[in-house]
Amino acid sequence: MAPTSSSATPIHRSSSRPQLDLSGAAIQGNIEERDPTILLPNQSDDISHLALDIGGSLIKLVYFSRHEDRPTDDKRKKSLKERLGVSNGTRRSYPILGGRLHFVKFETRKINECLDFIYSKQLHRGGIDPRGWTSEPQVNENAIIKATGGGAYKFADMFKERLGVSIEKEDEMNCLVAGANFLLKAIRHEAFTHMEGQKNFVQIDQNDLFPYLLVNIGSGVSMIKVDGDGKFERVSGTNVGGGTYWGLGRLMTKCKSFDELLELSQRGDNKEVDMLVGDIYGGMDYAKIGLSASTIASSFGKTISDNKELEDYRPEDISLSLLRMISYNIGQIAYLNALRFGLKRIFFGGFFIRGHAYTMDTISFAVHFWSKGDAKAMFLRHEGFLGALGAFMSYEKHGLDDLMAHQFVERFPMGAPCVGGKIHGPPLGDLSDKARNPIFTSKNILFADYNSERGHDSREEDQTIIISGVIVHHISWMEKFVQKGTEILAPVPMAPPGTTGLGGFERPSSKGETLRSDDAALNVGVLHLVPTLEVFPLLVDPKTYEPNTIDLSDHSELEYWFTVLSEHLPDLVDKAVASEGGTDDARRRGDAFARAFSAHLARLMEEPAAYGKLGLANLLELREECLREFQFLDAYRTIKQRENEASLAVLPDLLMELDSMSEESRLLTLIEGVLAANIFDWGSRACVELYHKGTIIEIYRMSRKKMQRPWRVDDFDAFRERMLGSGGNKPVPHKRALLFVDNSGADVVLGMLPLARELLRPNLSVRLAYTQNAENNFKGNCPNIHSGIPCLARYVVLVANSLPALNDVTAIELPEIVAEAAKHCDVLRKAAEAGGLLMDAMINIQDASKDDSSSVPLMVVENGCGSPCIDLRQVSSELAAAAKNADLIILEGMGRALHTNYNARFRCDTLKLAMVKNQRLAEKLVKGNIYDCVCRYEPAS
Ligand SMILES: CC(C)(COP(=O)(O)O)[C@@H](O)C(=O)NCCC(=O)O
Ligand SMILES: [Mn+2]
Repeated sequence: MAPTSSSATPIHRSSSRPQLDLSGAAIQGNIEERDPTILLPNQSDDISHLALDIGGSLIKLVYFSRHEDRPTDDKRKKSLKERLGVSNGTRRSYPILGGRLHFVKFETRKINECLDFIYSKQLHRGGIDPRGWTSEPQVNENAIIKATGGGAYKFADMFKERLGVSIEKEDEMNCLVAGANFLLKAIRHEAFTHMEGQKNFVQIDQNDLFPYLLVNIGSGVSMIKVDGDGKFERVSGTNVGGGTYWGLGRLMTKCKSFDELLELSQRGDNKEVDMLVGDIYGGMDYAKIGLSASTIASSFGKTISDNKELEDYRPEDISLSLLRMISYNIGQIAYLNALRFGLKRIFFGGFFIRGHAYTMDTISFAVHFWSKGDAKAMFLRHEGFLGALGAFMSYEKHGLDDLMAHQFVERFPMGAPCVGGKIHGPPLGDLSDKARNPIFTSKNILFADYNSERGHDSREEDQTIIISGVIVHHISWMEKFVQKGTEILAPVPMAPPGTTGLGGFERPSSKGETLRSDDAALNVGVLHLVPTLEVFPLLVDPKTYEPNTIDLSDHSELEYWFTVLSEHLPDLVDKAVASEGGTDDARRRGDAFARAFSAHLARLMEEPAAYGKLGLANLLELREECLREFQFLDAYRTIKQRENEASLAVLPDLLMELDSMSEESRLLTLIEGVLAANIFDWGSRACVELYHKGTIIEIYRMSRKKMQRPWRVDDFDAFRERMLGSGGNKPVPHKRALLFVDNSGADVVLGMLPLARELLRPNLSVRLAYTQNAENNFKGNCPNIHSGIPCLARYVVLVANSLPALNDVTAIELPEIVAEAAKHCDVLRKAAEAGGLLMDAMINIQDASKDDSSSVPLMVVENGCGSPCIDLRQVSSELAAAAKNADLIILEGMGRALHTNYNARFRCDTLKLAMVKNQRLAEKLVKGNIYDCVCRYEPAS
C-alpha cells in the first residue's frame, strides 16, 4: 500500500465524531505501517451536533447521532475496495461519518421538556468522548449550540444556566433558505403538490432548482426569493399568518391550543359564516369571471347581515372560515410575488401548515386560481424544520452540504423521537441499554419518565417488586414505547379528494372525525446519512429510473398488498421469535414488532404518501427495517442454514449431470435450474404452503419438472445466441458479469452458483477475445483455468444483500457457501481462490491486498441493501465500483427482477430471471399464473 500523504489522506475513521477536519493532517510514527496513526491538528473537540429553531409557539430541534457500530466484515470490505480500486479519500476534504439526523419538536411554553430532552441525550456536549457518542460524554465548558428564531435570544440565559452551553444565534432568513435548499437537493421525496386532497411528489432537479419563492408561514409570513445557496432576498411578507389564525381563533372559539383549533376546523362548515358568490347571486355562479356559486366572496361576510352574536356561531365553522381566509390570503399574496419576479415555483413551509390537507388545498387553490394554472404551490415534508436544519447547516465542516440525494436514507422507526414531551427516549435500535418503566398496578397506571430510568436492562425478565405495600410490575420501556408509537401512527382521516373545487371550498366530508394531532402529523423519519451509497452506474437514465414496478398509489393495489403482508405477519413473528431462541424476551419483541409493523401499515393505508412516495419495495423494506428495530437481525437464520446444507448435499450430483451435457443444453438446463430454484422463497405465502408438502429436494425436483418452455416471458433463445452464438458465429465473451443473487439454499446453491460456474468455465463457443490484452499475463482467456480456452465471462461478481431480508443470502454468508460448493467443483475453487474469496471464508485473510486485482475471477460484493428488492439509486460503493467494467447483469428473483427493476434499462446486456410466486402479480405483470417464469433478456441499450 502506498504511504499516506497529507494531501490525499484516506479517511482514518474515528468512532467518536460525525466529521473530521483533515486539514494539516500528518502521519505520526512509521509511514510504512499499514494503518498508521494520522494526526489531525485542526480537529477540534467541541463539534456540536444539535441545532434549534426556537419560535414563538414551537421549538424545533435537529440533532445528529452517529451510526451504531454494526458488525461488519471490514477486512474483507477493505480488501475488496483495494481490488476494485475504490478509495474513500477522494470525494471530499472533510468527510462525514455515517450517522442519523433526527427531527424533534416541543411547545415553546414547555421549554423545560426540551432542555430535559437535550440533557437526557447529552446533546449539548457535542460528541467529545473517544469511546463514542453513546457513552458518557465529557464536560465541555466552551460548548455552543447554534440556534435561530426569536427564542435564541429570549432563552439564551436559560440554556447557559441549565445546560452550561452558549447559544450562537444564526440569522433566521439565512437558516430558512439553507434548510430549504438542503432539503430540496438532498431528499428525493421532499416536495409535493396538494390539490383536492391528492398529494403528488415532485421530482426536483438539483440543477434546475433556482430561482424559487419560499413562503415560510410561522406566526407571521416571510416571502423569500431564492436564487442560489446563500443568495436570496426577502421580497415580501404578511402579518396575517399562523399567529393571526391562532390568536383570532383563540379569542373567538376559546380553544386552548393551535391543534385544537385546527381539529375544530375539520368539522366546520364555512358557509355558515362566509358570504359566498351564490349568496350574492341568488345561488348562481358568476361564470363570466370564473366564480362558482360556492366561491368565498367575503370571509365572515355573512355575519354582518345575520342578526347573531358570536355565541350563536359554531366554533367549528369559525375555525374553518378563519383557516381558509388566512390560507387563501397567503396563497394569493405568494402568487402575486411570484408573478412580480417571474417565478413559477412556490414552496410553502412553516409549522402553520402542519401537513393539514385543507390548509394545503386552500393555498394550492389560490395559487392555481390566480395564476390560471401557471404557477405551482408545493409543500415540504420537513416544513417546520427549515430553520433548525439551516442552523444545523451553519456549523462548519459537517460535510453535509455536499452529500447527494442517494446518500440519504429515510427510515421511520417507532422509536423516532419526533415529538417532544414525556414520550421520548432512544430509538429502539439498541435494546440492551434501554430502560424499563414501572407500571403501578394499583388503579392508576403511571408511566415513569424514561430519563429517570436510564441504565436498566430491558432484557431482564419481568419482576414484581413490592414497594410500601404497592405491587409494582416492571414492563419493558419498549411496550410503552410501542403503545405510544402506535397511537402516533394510528390512522386518522385526512381530507379526502374533492374537498375543494374550482370556485370554492365544499364542506369537509370527513366531518365529525378527529384530525390527527399536530404531534402525529409529523411525517418525517430519521434521516440516515450513508456517505458510501452510490447510484448504480449502469442505469441508462438514473433521473427517470423508478425502482418500483407496482405503484401503490392505486388504492386497490395498496389494499391487496396490505392484506398479503398482514396475513404473513403471524408466520413471520413465529420465525423471528424462533430465530432468537423463543425466549420470553424474544416473544415480547415479536409482539411489539407485529404491533409496530401493523401500525405502520394502517397508517400507510390511510395516507399512502405519509412517508414519501410509496411503492411495494418500500413496504417490503419497511418490514425488514421494523424487524431490525426490534432486534430481529436474521429471522430466517436457521431455515437458511438447513436449506444450504440440503442443497449442498445434492450439488455434486447436479454438477455431474450438467457436465454430461452439450454446451447448448447445459445453458438451458442452468437457466431452468435458476427459475426452478427460485421457488424457495419464504416471503411467498403460496410457496410456504408448498413446503409443508415435501422435502426441499422433492420440491426442487417437482419445480424443475414443471419447467416447460416457452416460459411466460421467454427470451432464452436471444440470450443463448448472445452467449453461445449461432451458425458457427462465435460471439465476443463478456468481460464481467454481475449476478444479483436472491435466496439461500437451492436458489443460490443449485441455481445461481452453477450458472456462475458455467460463465467461468472454458467454453469453446466464444472467441478468444482477450489474448492481446497486454496488461494481463494470461495465455488464454480464462484466468482461473489457464487452459487457453475462453470463458463466457471473464469475471463473475456475485452481488448479495448487505443485511438479511427474509431468506435472502447475504454477502457475509456467501463466501462460505461458495467454499462448500467449491469442494465439489474445480472451476469454482480455482476462480474463488484466485480472488481470495475462499480464503476469506475459511481463514481470516491477512493481506488480501497482495492479490493481483486483475485476477479476481469470482468475487462476492455486497449490494448495500437489506431488503428483498433493490433500489439501484442507492447501492454500496463496492458494487458501484464492480459495475464499472461490467457488460452483463443477471438479476434474479421476484424482488429484484420483478417488484423492482422489471422496467429498468441498463447500459449493458441484462437478463432478468424469476419465478412469479403470486397470482395477482402474475396476472398483472405477465398476464399469466402463479409459478410462471420470466426470462427477460435485454441487450445493452
Ligand atoms: C418478498 C418476495 C418479493 C421475495 O421473493 P424473491 O425475491 O425471493 O423471489 C416475494 O416473496 C413476495 O412478493 N411475497 C409476497 C407475495 C405473496 O405472499 O404472495
Ligand atoms: Mn428473496
